[in-house]
Parts: sequence; C-alpha cells; structure tokens
Amino acid sequence: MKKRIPESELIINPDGSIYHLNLKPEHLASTVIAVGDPERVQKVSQYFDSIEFKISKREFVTHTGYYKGKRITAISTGMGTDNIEIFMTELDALVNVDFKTRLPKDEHTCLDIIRIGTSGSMRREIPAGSLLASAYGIGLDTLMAFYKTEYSSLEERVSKAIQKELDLSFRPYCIQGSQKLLEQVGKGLIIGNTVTCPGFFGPQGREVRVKPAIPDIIEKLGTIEVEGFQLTNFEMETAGYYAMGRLLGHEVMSLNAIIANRITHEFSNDAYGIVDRLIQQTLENIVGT
Ligand SMILES: O=P(O)(O)O[C@H]1O[C@H](CO)[C@@H](O)[C@H]1O
Ligand SMILES: O=c1cc[nH]c(=O)[nH]1
Repeated sequence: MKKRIPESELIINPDGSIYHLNLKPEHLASTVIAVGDPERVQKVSQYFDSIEFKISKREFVTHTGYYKGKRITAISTGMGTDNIEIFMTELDALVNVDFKTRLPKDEHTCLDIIRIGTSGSMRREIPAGSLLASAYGIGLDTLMAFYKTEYSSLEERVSKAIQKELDLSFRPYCIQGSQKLLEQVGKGLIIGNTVTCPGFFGPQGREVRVKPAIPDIIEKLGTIEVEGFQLTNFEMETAGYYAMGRLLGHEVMSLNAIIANRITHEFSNDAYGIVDRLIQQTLENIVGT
C-alpha cells in the first residue's frame, strides 16, 4: 500500500507549486541545467530560442524554454549540499508524486540533471580555463549520514582512504555520477573526481584570518590513489547531487568550469568566459550536435 505524504512533509503552496522551488509540475522540463549562481540562469537561457516560463523564490530562479527544439529548464540552487538536498527532493516530487492525491506515482520519471558550476583545481596539470566532468563526487559533508544507500566496493575504498588520510571522525561518501550523461555532456571534457566541501575556505584549505584544522588538505588529498582513482578538484555540490540522484533515481552529471588552480595559486580573470564556454558546449551536447 502506498502511503499518502502528509501536508507537513511535502509542502505545497496554496497556488499548487512546491514549497521552495515555487514550481508546478508543468513548469519543469525533463532535462534540467542546474547552476549555483541565480544570475547564471539568464546566462544559460539567453541561448534559448524561446522562454515559456520564469519564476524565482529565494535562491531558486527558474527559466524553462527551448534550445534547438529541446525543452530545457535552467534553475539556480545557491551554494552547498544542504540546498541540493532540497532542490533534488522537490524536483523529484514534481515528477514522481501526484500533488492531488499526495501519493507516489505508479510510474517513475527519470530526469536528466546537469550541473554547470565553477570549481578549483587541485592538480597542477589542470589549469584555470579547463572544463571538467565529474565521474565521481566525494562528499566531505555529512548529508549521507542521514540517508541510507548502497555503495560500490570502489566507492567504499575511496571513502575509507580519505577518512584515514584526513583523520576525520566521520566517513565521507563517494558516489559515481551518471555514465550516460558523462558520455553525452562530458564529451571533450577532462574527466575528474570532484571533492565536495561543506565550505569554501577552511574545508578547501583556504586561510584568510582563521587557520583551517587541516591546513595541508590539498597535499593530503593529492596523495590519495585507489587503483588509479585520483581526486582532481574542489567545489560544494557535486557529491550531494550524485547521492540524491542515486536515492531518487535520476541521471545526474556535474560539469565544472575550473576558475582557480590551488597548486599554482592562479585565479582566472575570465571566470565568466570559462563558464560561458561550458554553457554553450553543454547546450550543444544536450541536443547532440
Ligand atoms: O559556481 P557554483 O555553481 O556556485 O559552484 C561553486 O562556486 C561556489 C563557491 O564560490 C560553490 O557553490 C561551488 O560549488
Ligand atoms: O576554488 C573554488 C572555486 C570555485 N568553487 C569552489 O568551491 N572552490
């Protein structure tokens, strides 16, 4: 027997839209481009041939439209995996829950969700200006202490190796992204393994006025190798996307515009240009030209 989801658990606004994203099921395309920065949504939708719908609430700005005949929704999420947990759960509810009966639908709809975000490289050979697709995401946050999922043997071994190397009191999580989308939208990009951090400064080894607890985190993560598996870059959402994608049954791929190199201490003076290149390349790869 399917369980009705109570009003306090799945919150639907009086106009029939979902609580945080402010979207109704008909507003969402089955291909979603997710970006961190609300201003980046327009940077994606400027290339659409037409825009049928726009809305915003909090950090969630949505534009749905058509690119070369393909219906695409571009949405911003803000920063961090806590936002991604909300984003993915509500996105999934829009397609997999009947809002009238509050029951999960009999037939599961799988979304293609592609993150276009910025990131810092932890490898000398991946300079600012590179475009990188994340084969795996490694979460240094604790989101997955609150959900249960299956991990592959490689994912378990990577998590254990990182916990040991950083001497963490909790187990990080390692999750593979969509292999289907890696082939489609990762075409021509560097393939890497992305470390998702619960912060931009201390958790990524940056020191402004406060010394991080693991000041040599970049060097430590750089030495980790599990059967050829190495870590390549830092950001703040990828592992959360991959974990929620696995739990909810969606294809998810994180694409990274590398704007900084943490080894050479370079920060690109053309971050917007790098992101724009990634946006245009991704749109073309989505429509398969
Ligand atoms: O450019 P976005 O997509 O926000 O991604 C990266 O940039 C933010 C930090 O500056 C974090 O969200 C990180 O993941
Ligand atoms: O170094 C970086 C650059 C972008 N985003 C991050 O989280 N880290």
